[in-house]
Amino acid sequence: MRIDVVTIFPEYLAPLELSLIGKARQDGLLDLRVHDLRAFTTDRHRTVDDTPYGGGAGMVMKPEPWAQALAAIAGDRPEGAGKPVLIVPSPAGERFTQALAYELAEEKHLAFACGRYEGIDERVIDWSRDHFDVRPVSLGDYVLNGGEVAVLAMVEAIGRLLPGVVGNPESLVEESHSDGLLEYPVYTKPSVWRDREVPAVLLSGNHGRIAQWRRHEQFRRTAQRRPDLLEGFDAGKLPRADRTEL
Ligand SMILES: N#Cc1c(N)n[nH]c1-c1ccc2c(Cl)cn(Cc3cccnc3)c2c1
Repeated sequence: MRIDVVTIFPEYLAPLELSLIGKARQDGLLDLRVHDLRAFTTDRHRTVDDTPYGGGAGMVMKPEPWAQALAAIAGDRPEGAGKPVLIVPSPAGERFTQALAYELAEEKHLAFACGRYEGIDERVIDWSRDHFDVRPVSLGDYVLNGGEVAVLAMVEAIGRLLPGVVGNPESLVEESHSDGLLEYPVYTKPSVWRDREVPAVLLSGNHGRIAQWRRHEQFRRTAQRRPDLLEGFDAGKLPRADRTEL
């Protein structure tokens, strides 16, 4: 997969050189390119923002540098390749979910437009639709100062789903949200720590009982912490033994 990120703070994306995503880049599993929006300005002050039409606080990102940056990305593609997906982090975007991460992990080329200030001139979104499949996306219902933190989270969530990035693909199956439920609690040595014992079932070696206990813990935790996830949960997808939990 190729990922392009446009930002006025390229150094904000430095954490993507580390750990699993960094190794995926070294291994050629992920071609991640970070572009400084200011490289696409033409004035001596490398201006990327201006005052908002209609008044109001703050500044708005000028359209032309964005069009130059995004055109360079859209133009640098194999002949006949389909439109890349352009993810535009925005407080007004669709929610980023694990389901969307799985969907985007299937794409060959993603681009991310990290805005700042009060946002990017809306005409850029409209212009981009000729060159990209444009998806305004929000990380969640809270307010950040720009798109970079959202892109860090989305690139990690998507990148870890790519084949070969996570050592043991099994670990992707039983984590929170992969099957619509929260994950079960995990323990390691010592079996007694500060007078706290590991649940005995996990020491039993009975894999059937362990699997049943873990599934029960997933339901218990989800009902306690995220009952909203159970509203849409299709019990019909569960093995019969699990349906008694609902
Ligand atoms: N994704 C996401 C996301 C989220 N979940 N919260 N805030 C954002 C986000 C994403 C993009 C920008 C751009 Cl461009 C400018 N700002 C600052 C801002 C703050 C409040 C109102 N308007 C703009 C952004 C905030």
